Amino acid sequence: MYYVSTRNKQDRCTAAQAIARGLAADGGLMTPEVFPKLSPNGLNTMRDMSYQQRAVFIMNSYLDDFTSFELSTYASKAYGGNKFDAKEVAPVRQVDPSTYCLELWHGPTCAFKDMALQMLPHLLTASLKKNQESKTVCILVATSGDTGKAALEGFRDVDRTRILVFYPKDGVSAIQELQMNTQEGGNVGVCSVVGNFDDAQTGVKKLFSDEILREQLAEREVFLSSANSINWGRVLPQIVYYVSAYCDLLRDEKIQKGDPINVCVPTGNFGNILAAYYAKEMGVPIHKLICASNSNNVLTDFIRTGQYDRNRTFYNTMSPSMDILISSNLERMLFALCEHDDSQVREYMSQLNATGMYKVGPNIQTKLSKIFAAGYCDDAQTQKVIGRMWKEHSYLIDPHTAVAFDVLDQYRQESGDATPTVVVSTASPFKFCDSVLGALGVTELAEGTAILDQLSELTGVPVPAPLAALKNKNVRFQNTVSKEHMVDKVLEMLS
Ligand SMILES: N[C@@H](CCOP(=O)(O)O)C(=O)O
Repeated sequence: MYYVSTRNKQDRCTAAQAIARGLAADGGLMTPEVFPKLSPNGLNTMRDMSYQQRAVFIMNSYLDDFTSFELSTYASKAYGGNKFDAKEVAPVRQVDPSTYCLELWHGPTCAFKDMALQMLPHLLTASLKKNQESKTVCILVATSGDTGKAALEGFRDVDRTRILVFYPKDGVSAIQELQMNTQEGGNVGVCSVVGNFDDAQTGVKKLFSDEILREQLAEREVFLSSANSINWGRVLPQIVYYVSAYCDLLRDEKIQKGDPINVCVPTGNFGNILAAYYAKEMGVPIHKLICASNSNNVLTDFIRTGQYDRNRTFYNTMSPSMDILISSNLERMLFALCEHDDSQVREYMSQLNATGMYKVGPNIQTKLSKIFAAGYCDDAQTQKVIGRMWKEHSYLIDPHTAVAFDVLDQYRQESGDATPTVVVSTASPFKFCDSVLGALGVTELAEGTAILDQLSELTGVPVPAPLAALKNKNVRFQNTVSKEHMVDKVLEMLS
């Protein structure tokens, strides 16, 4: 199977090449030329498999330059042992008769990004070998909180890799910041950027297209790649958990073969919900993809009107992973919606770059509204939902998950659609203790990591071990850079 750039289909390469590159030279996103379909019995075949086996089954169909043996080895390393604190890896919890919560935060950094970033280092290092690449790869990451820590942990001390994470200075939670700045490992670097997530992500993308930097790095036997969801190796492992959730519901007889489900996904960079779309394309009977946003509701408007317009106020919210106005992976969705018309995608992206907006035609708009529903939820409502879920279901959820529950409620009221729905729970509530405690009515918050115990004592829910361990970690990084000087930070880190 070959992968092509969303902006130029002539730029065509193998999976191993796409994963090592991260991003196409023209700024496009490497995407499968064709999407594999599950066989009619595929979901039934996976019904009784472990998460690891399902991962191999799905990834095999996209990575024909990797053997099943290789993929099994990576899946055992990524999801086996004690890496995840739930034996199911990505458990599905029933909340009410027609609502399920797919918990994706049982990994080493307590966010859904672990599902892909425990796998990507294996895929990437194997890709370097397959490509006979002799250089070291320097992975640049822009994060609004969760990707950064998960990428640091995944790539920590991985041979022939360096990793440098940029996060918005005042745009992540205190616990997220501490997680990143205490990261151990000899190949890691962390730096805050003055600005918001879009500034950090745009800055990183500029570094990828900086020819002078590329030459300077080549002299040092280094090249750049990405661990954000612009890298295909990030999106693919995310497809797995949607397939897996459907198989779990089948296995537990919550649904019958062929029954449709909806999925409701808290959405920022669009990688997570895009993975759900690809699962649907493969043949998982997903009826509606419900895209949930916070007050940064650029995607809500796009899905409802067909006009993407990032010229609006950027809000720092209590669900920072969704504080994004330029959603990178929407580009892959546009590529799919316009039937791989690369010139059309190029045109949209150049309009976005020049004016901050574009509008899709009626044909694409119709397809968009058939596949997706969308809504948003502000901070005040997010807090109410956290409080209500705790009161009514004794279920402690984080602000991102709360946004999704609220948008699902709105969708159900507006549409009357009673299809069983999987809400994607993207992070542990302990990553956002202050907001969660506030939602539970607490006004006096403990300082530093004591806030973890405060939430635990109030609710009786244990602090996840990786977060409890923060108490004994030293802060290693306290760097800040302006967006204009990110390049200097990269060179400094590699010196
Ligand atoms: N929500 C993200 C932003 C980056 O998204 P990614 O999926 O492209 O890595 C974060 O937590 O950093």
